Amino acid sequence: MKKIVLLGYMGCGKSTIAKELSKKLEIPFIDLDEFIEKKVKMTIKTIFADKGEIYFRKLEHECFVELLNFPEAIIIGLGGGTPCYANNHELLKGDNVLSIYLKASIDTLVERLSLNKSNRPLIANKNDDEMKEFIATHLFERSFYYNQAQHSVAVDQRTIEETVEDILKILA
Ligand SMILES: Nc1ncnc2c1ncn2[C@@H]1O[C@H](COP(=O)(O)OP(=O)(O)OP(=O)(O)O)[C@@H](O)[C@H]1O
Ligand SMILES: O=C(O)C1=C[C@@H](O)[C@@H](O)[C@H](O)C1
Ligand SMILES: [Mg+2]
Repeated sequence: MKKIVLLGYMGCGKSTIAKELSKKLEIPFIDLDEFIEKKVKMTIKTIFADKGEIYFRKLEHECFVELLNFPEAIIIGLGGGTPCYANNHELLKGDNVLSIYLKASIDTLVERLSLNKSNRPLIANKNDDEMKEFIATHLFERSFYYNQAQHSVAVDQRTIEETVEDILKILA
């Protein structure tokens, strides 16, 4: 069964949008970060701190493949870095996959992330200026991978409802 995969930078709204889309479509939503945390009974923060990022990226890949092999239709919200490691970007193009990049500008990301960064290890210790600089560089490096998605939806200045509607149009 088809998998709807939402991807994009941290804070672009994958989890928020996927939850709403899940209600509208009556298809279960699984957040990859939460799936990983349940599987190893550790938070993402602790996995990064105790096991390191390479361990996390391997686990992330295995869990993504496991979700893609679920028999039922599901909405998968990826982690911000998922498409950028372990050739995961190739999995975005699969026959049973409908992948959507939630594309946000640097300013939107800084605004959304500055409110809640403590559980995001890559930015947890940065102030707003450092975060803007970091996101600008990081987004540039990652854009190639995000652009492998089959569809792209611009999320700047869009409400949650409007973005959900934009996605429903793609699915129609
Ligand atoms: N129009 C909007 N669309 C989506 N999210 C919005 C919007 N306006 C504000 N937000 C807020 O921006 C934040 C987006 O965070 P969310 O956790 O959904 O992003 P994410 O892409 O899942 O991040 P991560 O990769 O770190 O899991 C939330 O706090 C959400 O409430
Ligand atoms: O952008 C990233 O690399 C990450 C985003 C989060 O969703 C988590 O998957 C983790 O904090 C790494
Ligand atoms: Mg999320």
